[in-house]
Amino acid sequence: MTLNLSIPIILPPSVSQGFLGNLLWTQAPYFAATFILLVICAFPLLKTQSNVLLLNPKKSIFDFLHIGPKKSFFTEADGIIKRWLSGNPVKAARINTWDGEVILVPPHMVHEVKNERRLSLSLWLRKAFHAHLPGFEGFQEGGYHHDILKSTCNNQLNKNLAKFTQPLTDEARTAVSDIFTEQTEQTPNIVARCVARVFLGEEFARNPDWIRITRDYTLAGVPVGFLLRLWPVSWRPVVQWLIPGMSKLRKMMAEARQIVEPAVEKRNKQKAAGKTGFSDSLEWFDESARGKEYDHTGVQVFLSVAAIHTSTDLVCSTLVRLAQNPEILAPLRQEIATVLDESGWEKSSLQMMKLLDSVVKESQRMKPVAIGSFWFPAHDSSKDSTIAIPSYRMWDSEFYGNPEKWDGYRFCKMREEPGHENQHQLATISVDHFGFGYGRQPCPGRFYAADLVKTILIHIVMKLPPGLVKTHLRHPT
Ligand code: HEM
Repeated sequence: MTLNLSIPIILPPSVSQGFLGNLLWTQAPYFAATFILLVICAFPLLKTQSNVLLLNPKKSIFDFLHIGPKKSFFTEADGIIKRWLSGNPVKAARINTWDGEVILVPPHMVHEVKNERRLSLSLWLRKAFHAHLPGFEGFQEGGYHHDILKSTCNNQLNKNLAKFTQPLTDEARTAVSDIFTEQTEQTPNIVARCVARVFLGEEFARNPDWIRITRDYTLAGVPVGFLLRLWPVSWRPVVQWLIPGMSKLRKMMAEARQIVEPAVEKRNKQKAAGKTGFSDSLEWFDESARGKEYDHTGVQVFLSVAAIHTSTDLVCSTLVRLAQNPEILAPLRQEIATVLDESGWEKSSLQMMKLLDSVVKESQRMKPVAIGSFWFPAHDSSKDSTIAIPSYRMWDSEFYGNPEKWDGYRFCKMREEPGHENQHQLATISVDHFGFGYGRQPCPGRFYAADLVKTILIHIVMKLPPGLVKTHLRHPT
């Protein structure tokens, strides 16, 4: 018997409605979940595949949130980039980072991108430090009002550095003797006090709450910033309420406001009463803003973010190198003592201490704050791309003899070459030293940072009796 396929099989309405009805209502959530999963799986396949080499790829196709590459970038970025560079790449590569894909440009191409106007550090800051989320206002101002910050550094700060030598050394001297005792080494506190003294005056420098907030805000913000980056951008406004540490960050911002806002109000009243001649960052930021609205507390906190831990890192890296190379301490102390005896505490005295400058620059060369520069998204690009240039020229034998060895005299010797007397100074940026960045947006605070770091080091190095140097500057394990 053959089956007549032309005759439709008609199920009684009660059967079909019951079956489909049950299917729809009981199975619908599973269908929906399967559909969403398929869309998520298919999404990467739908994207155009790039033929540019990808470093740090994800290991599993089920790693939808890229957790694997985010974690391995955090712990292995240096090794991954070094392996790529060891093949002398002529072309750019892509690398999965904790914050999406970044285009790595080989260091020899630095000239081709250094003046690229479409690249913007402030846009990167906005993205990397979640500038839109409450609590991150201290990072936000660097992202949205970097023009105010940059102009303040370039104009009011850098042009008046000579005026700050005395308050800086006064603060460093008292901070080192208050804090850097035989038992404790609290370099971030010393730096935070010196930064506050120059930017906001003695009252802020001696306010323990202000010092605590400006010191700890970066320490609190950076890890929660990293944690948030593990989540897709669109999830972060929700996830931020669940991440431990975010409430601490918000609390710190609120506390900072309680300190800065009354100071701004007081200043406004004084100005309304006709008082003039103020010279601190409350005034400088207002001048630089030229009537533009900005967050008074946010910019102050951002300045601390930019200045305190970067400078602390350099002071500490230098102290570590001094502990590892104690034979340089005697000539270093000799140089400092001679210059201070002959010229006293002047801006020019710091410039005369060439060995000190070289020691700090060499310590920064060996361990800069970042292994890459130019972490900027191209701002007119429809695609969200970030470009980075690894700083590895700082350890390249093409530019430095014996690059893996710390040589405190290295930059001193380079400055002895005819025509190079004014080059290779701590605050000088160059294609082979990215310590303060390079290109269109290098660190605008580097001249002040150089004075700050050297002043603190002078007080530490000169304070310690020779026998105590070993105890204080413990050799790192
Ligand atoms: C040793 C200490 C410091 C180091 C190593 C350092 C390093 C850097 C680096 C690498 C950049 C990014 C530039 C780039 O990627 O090309 C930067 C930006 C910046 N730094 Fe520093 N910095 C230090 C101290 C300071 C200080 C003391 C200040 C404030 C007076 C400051 C203010 C800034 C600002 C405002 C920016 C953002 C510039 C912009 O948006 O264009 N920095 N710094």
